[in-house]
Amino acid sequence: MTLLNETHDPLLRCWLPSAHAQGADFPIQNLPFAVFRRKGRTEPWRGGVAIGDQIIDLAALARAGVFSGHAAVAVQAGAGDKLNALMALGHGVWSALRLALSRALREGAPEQAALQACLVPQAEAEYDVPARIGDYTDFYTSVHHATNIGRLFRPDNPLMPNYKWVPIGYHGRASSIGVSGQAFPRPKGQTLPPGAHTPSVVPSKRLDIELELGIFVGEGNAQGDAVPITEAEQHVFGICLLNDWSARDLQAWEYQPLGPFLAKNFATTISPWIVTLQALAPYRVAFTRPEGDPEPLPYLDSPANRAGGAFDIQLQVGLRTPRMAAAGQGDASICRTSYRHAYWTVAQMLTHHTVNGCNLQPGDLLGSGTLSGPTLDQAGALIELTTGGKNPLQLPGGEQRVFLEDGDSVVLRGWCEKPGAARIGFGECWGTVLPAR
Ligand SMILES: O=C(O)/C=C/C(=O)CC(=O)CC(=O)O
Ligand SMILES: [Ca+2]
Ligand SMILES: [Mg+2]
Repeated sequence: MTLLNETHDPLLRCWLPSAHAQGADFPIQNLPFAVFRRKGRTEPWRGGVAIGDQIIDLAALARAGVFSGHAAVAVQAGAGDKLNALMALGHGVWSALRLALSRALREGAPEQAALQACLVPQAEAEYDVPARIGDYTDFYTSVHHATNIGRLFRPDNPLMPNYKWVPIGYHGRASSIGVSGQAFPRPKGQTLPPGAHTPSVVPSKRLDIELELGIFVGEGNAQGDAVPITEAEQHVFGICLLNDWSARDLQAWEYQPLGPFLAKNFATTISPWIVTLQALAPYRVAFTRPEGDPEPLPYLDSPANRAGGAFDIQLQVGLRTPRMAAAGQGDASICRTSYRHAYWTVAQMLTHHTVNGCNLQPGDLLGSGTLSGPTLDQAGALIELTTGGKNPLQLPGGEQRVFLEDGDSVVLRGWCEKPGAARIGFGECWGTVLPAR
């Protein structure tokens, strides 16, 4: 487990004023990674680290040769068009880079001028999917989501008996994962409308969102070797926001007995910035189970996981309709929750994924599953927020929604905040539904 060190000190001052702006997502204690380039140019994609309203261009930093040792190796690996090479180097090397950047960004640092020459304003940047994602697995770690959606899909058997023993997941699809700003046509597919006897192929009428976090795998494991829970977090590069768009009408017809397929693989949107577990260390919280629930099996249990395996990451979902956008309005908040309510931790997901000898590789992505909290306003999907489409959401200007309509945009936001620690933000994850093709 990552211990607090000098990089977490809330009193650190950066020489860049925007790193201290009220509510800034990217202070000197955060230092998340993305892949970016300047908008509208043909310049190469490369890795970058956020500070305030700027990006430290890792390709420029590599050319400048500011760092030495492990930190220099990490900068070189992060200079390419995907972060896989950096992810593969392992947590010792990422920590060295974090420490070197933290020190070079502090007021009075001798590296200030050299780093300043490597800054690109975030306002001038566009982003790419940060890694070559070989495999994407989506978990199901909110017991509240599993219960709520289970009640809608399987009224007689909402929560399956295995739920409290196995971190359930399914293999998703990597090819359709896009970065914030992704716009995709409404999916078509087979559905069996209520009362019909034969299915038909139609544009989905029950297009939904799923508020999730995405966990990027760093160093992989050899095929055949399980990762013990005590080492699981060393294999995690960091965490982003993830929207697992879901066509509920396709899902209801296709998902039994093998699980989600075309209802979920047409698009998945992630935020550009990957926040490291190091940055999140001040926001660890105890992992606890409700009274009377079984303790995790020994391979999913450790003192460190119990003491601080969960993270208090605040999450919010906003919706902006075409009418709101035309009126120049921002999004309307439809959900607020925290990752702390999850039933399984990051370490447990990763360990369970490898218990059978399955090999994870640098750049693989694990979805947390929809992060619904215990109350209805904390639900991370429209199907829950509207009780299966029965209770429309009331939006500003008198509009209503049950499921998404063409032109709707959804934004996920995440941040950590508490007295005595720096705010750690995830930025935003936007996606837009286009008409069916
Ligand atoms: O319970 C079901 O049959 C379906 C569940 C989901 O649609 C959720 C899924 O993708 C996993 C998750 O996001 O929690
Ligand atoms: Ca999901
Ligand atoms: Mg999806």
